[in-house]
This record gives sequence, C-alpha cells and structure tokens, in this order.
Amino acid sequence: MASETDTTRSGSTPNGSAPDPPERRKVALITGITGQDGSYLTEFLLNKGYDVHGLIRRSSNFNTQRINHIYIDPHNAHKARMKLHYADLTDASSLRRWIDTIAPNEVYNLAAQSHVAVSFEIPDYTADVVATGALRLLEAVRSHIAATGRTDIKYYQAGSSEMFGATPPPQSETTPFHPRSPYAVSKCAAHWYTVNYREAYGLFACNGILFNHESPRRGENFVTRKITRAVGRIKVGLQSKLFLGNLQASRDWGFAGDYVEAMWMMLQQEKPGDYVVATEESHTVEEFLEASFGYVGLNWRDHVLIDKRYLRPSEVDNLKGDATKAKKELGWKPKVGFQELVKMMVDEDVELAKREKVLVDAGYMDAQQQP
Ligand SMILES: C[C@H]1O[C@H](OP(=O)(O)OP(=O)(O)OC[C@H]2O[C@@H](n3cnc4c(=O)[nH]c(N)nc43)[C@H](O)[C@@H]2O)[C@@H](O)[C@@H](O)C1=O
Repeated sequence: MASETDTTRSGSTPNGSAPDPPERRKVALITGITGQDGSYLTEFLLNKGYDVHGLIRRSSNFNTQRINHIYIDPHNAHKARMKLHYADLTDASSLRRWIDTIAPNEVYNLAAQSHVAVSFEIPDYTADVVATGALRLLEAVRSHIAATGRTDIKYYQAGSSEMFGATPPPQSETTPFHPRSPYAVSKCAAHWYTVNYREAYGLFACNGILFNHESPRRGENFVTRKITRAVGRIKVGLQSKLFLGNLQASRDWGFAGDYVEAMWMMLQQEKPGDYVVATEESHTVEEFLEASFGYVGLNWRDHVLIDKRYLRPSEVDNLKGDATKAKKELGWKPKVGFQELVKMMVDEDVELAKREKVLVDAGYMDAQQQP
C-alpha cells in the first residue's frame, strides 16, 4: 500500500483527479512555554489539535516543571505533539532559525523577565528581553514572511496591565499608558513595536493587555502565590510568619487558565487588534490575605509582618480592567471569580505543604521560614 507521502508525490488519485493536500495540523510556537501561561496555553492548544513548539532557555537547573506532565519523548514521533527547542529572546539568530524550521501558523510571545520588583534590580536585562526581545521576534517573523511569501502566520504579544501604571481605573484599550517600572516601560515598547509591525508591514499582530492572572502554577515570588504558599505551610506548622510589602495595592486578579483562551481567540479574528483581558473586579493585597487565611480558619494579622524591602521604588496603586471589547468582539468572559481563585490556590498549596511536611518530618528537607 502506498504511503500518504507516496500518494502526494505521485500527484494523482486512483480516479485521476488532483489529490487533496495532506491535512497539516495547525502549528503554534510559544516563547515562555515553561512559565505559568505557557503551560496553560500549551494544554489548551494541544486540546484544540495543534502541534506546539516551545522555545526554552538554557539553564543549569531544569526549568520545565510546569510542562513535565505534558512532555513525551520526541522519539515517540506519533504521540509527541509538544516539542521543545533551545533559543533565547536575546539571540536573534535562534529566533529566525526556529521560525524558519517550524513555520508556525501562530506565534505567542509570552517570554519575559516578568517580575516587576526584580526589574528595578536588573533594568538593562529586563529591557533586552521584554522590549528588544519582542522586536527581535517580530523581525524574525517579518523576515520569514518576506523570504517565504507566507500569509498564514499570526503573532500574539503578551502585554500587561502594568503599562497603565499610574493612570486611574477603570483601564481599557484607550486608556493612556503611564508605566511605573523598567518592566512596565519595556512592555509599553513591546506593545508599540507590535502595533508598528501591524501598521508598517500588515502583520497579523495582536496585543493582549492582560491584567494579573494567577493559578496554583504562579511563581512563588508573586504576591498571591507567596501568600497561598504561606497559608499552606502555616496551616501544617512549617512556617509561622509571612513578610510582605504594600498591602494597600489593588489588583484585578483572574485565573490564568481563563486568560490563555483569550490569547487564542484574538488570533482567530478576521482582523488583528488589541484587547484588555480582565475580571473587572479589583481587590487589595489585604483582601487577598483576608480571603486566603480566612478560608482555612486563620487570622492573617497573627502571621503577617511588613518588611520594607518588598516596597517598590514606584508603585502601581490600583488596577481594574474594562474588558468590554474582549467580551463583545471575542465572546470571552472569565469563568473563575476571585473567591474561587483563592480557594483553588489555597487548596493546592495546603496539599503541597502536607507533602513537604512528610519530607521535613522524615529529615529529608529543612523547614524554611519563607519560600
Ligand atoms: C500584570 C502584571 O502582574 C504581575 O505584576 P505585579 O502586579 O507587580 O504582581 P505581584 O504579585 O508581584 O505584586 C502585586 C502587588 O502586591 C504588592 N506586594 C505586597 N507585598 C508583596 C510581596 O511580598 N511580594 C510581591 N511580589 N508583591 C507584593 C506589590 O507591591 C504589588 O502592588 C506580573 O505578572 C507582571 O509580569 C505583570 O505583567
């Protein structure tokens, strides 16, 4: 029996008519695949039938914990639909090479130095990855299109509510940016590079202006996860104190799993555009403490201490999105609300702390004060 490839090469079918070209599954390329959003987006796209390629940075420690459960060794060619490649947003040649090799239909730029406070410590690196990195990737896509003539490639840029910074809420797509950190300034640059490549070269490029989005996979030095990790550890007796900074900052916190769907929806529209993605509800850090400690019967005031080192040189006081456009044009809406998000994160972190406790009690691990 002729293989699919043989039939295609022969250029004809038994009845003499031209054969249909073999169905190629849609192919997505994700930078930042090892992060919280990258892992949820990968699961989402695999469920939709995509082949997913992820670019990962070289690190002396393995950094693939969030996607290990999806990984199948590529020697298992028929089953492995997520593939990982070494590249870096600071290395233009690696970006162009993988775009050319993979020829993706959709490129999701999720990679970043994403910690706002850390961006004050390493501003130059943050700008290189977040701002110039986006430019390098856009340029790799543009030059790939120029060389191949392809028209079926779309680009998603992970924007951030941090770009609004000091501008009071509610914040929508028409709200002026007033960034308050090197991270946020860099995200503004990436936003405008994306708009420029759309206007200058007709690239199908979208900016998703995502408000804070959290999950049990959130990095442990972002405030929500720092709190829920502490709640779990305090509950099982592994920790007693939690040191935090500004408790009055207010954020529009949603569930990361809901937000990756909005990214994909943007790229399925007829025309590219920019969209705010938010729950339209804002809560202070103190309210997050009330909800999470309260959920397991603890009083946060017995455990939380303020440490000035966690205050930022310039703070973003109040973020609350207006997601009218995403709701209307994309048909997107968040499924998980604030209380449900808190419970999801605390439940997971209590379980994690219980497992940690087994290791601590058996002498396999030290109980640290803070993650
Ligand atoms: C959308 C946006 O979302 C994130 O940026 P972020 O809003 O800065 O997130 P965060 O969890 O670090 O801080 C939230 C608030 O909580 C306050 N806060 C108090 N005490 C601590 C504290 O101890 N640690 C931290 N991290 N924050 C604290 C802190 O001062 C701030 O006001 C990133 O994903 C970013 O990549 C992004 O794009």
